[in-house]
Amino acid sequence: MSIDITNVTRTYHLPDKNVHAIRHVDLHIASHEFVCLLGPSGCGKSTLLKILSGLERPDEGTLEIDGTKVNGPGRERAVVFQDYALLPWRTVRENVAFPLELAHVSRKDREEKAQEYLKLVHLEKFADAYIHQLSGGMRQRVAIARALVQQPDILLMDEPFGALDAFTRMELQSELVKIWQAKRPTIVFVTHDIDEAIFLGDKVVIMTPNPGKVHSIVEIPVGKPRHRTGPDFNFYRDKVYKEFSLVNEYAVEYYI
Ligand SMILES: Nc1ncnc2c1ncn2[C@@H]1O[C@H](COP(=O)(O)OP(=O)(O)OP(=O)(O)O)[C@@H](O)[C@H]1O
Repeated sequence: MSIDITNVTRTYHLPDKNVHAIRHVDLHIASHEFVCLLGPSGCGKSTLLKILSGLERPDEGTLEIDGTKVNGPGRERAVVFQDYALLPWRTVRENVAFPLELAHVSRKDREEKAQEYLKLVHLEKFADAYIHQLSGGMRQRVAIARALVQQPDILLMDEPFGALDAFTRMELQSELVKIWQAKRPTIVFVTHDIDEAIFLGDKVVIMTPNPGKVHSIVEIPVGKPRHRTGPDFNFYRDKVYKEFSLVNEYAVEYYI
């Protein structure tokens, strides 16, 4: 499903000031596209993702899914957060099946579907474990399976790998690419990690703060899975660094 954001603005009114979290944002995301929202803390990435999920309303502007205006959450969209948001008193299988329970799917179908998606994230052997028995990477796999079990057309991910160590993070990035290739959802992925955005994104939306806005969009027409050390990767990495005007700062650091 495609997403169109037109002239979206969200301002938070605090007692002493107004914070322009995002201002006049326009963005088109094509069906099946993998888009990364990239920028420093406070540039409005999470606010934009919350608006896409319907959890937050814009003050101005519109959100359209496949050409239809929407004003709240919908079953075609699922969200994965950084902090997993899992239920500790339920097993892994029960966590994954939870959205199906809310949708009144029969027990047998729930269990079958949960098993299918646990397999997809390589956790089928941990179906009966509890959340506290899992590592951070495994917990995030459960959260991804729980989002995917709803078979959403759109997957919204807010720094899902932000709390993971570098190795686990790279492993999950590779797996997410495989899942995207297999299921082809439209993915909007928030990150402040440049390498992560270049590894994953068909398009990297570069955002800047005060007020939060789209600074530019870098298209990455490189096939996946991508090689993190290849010339293509370095070319786009350089391009994104230049967009953030980080090249000079980087050079100074290098010479010191
Ligand atoms: N509920 C809120 N009330 C007041 N201000 C808010 C609220 N949510 C966000 N903000 C402010 O809006 C701005 C954008 O926040 P947002 O979380 O969208 O940015 P972000 O790019 O996702 O940052 P981070 O990477 O740190 O999560 C920030 O200045 C933030 O402090």
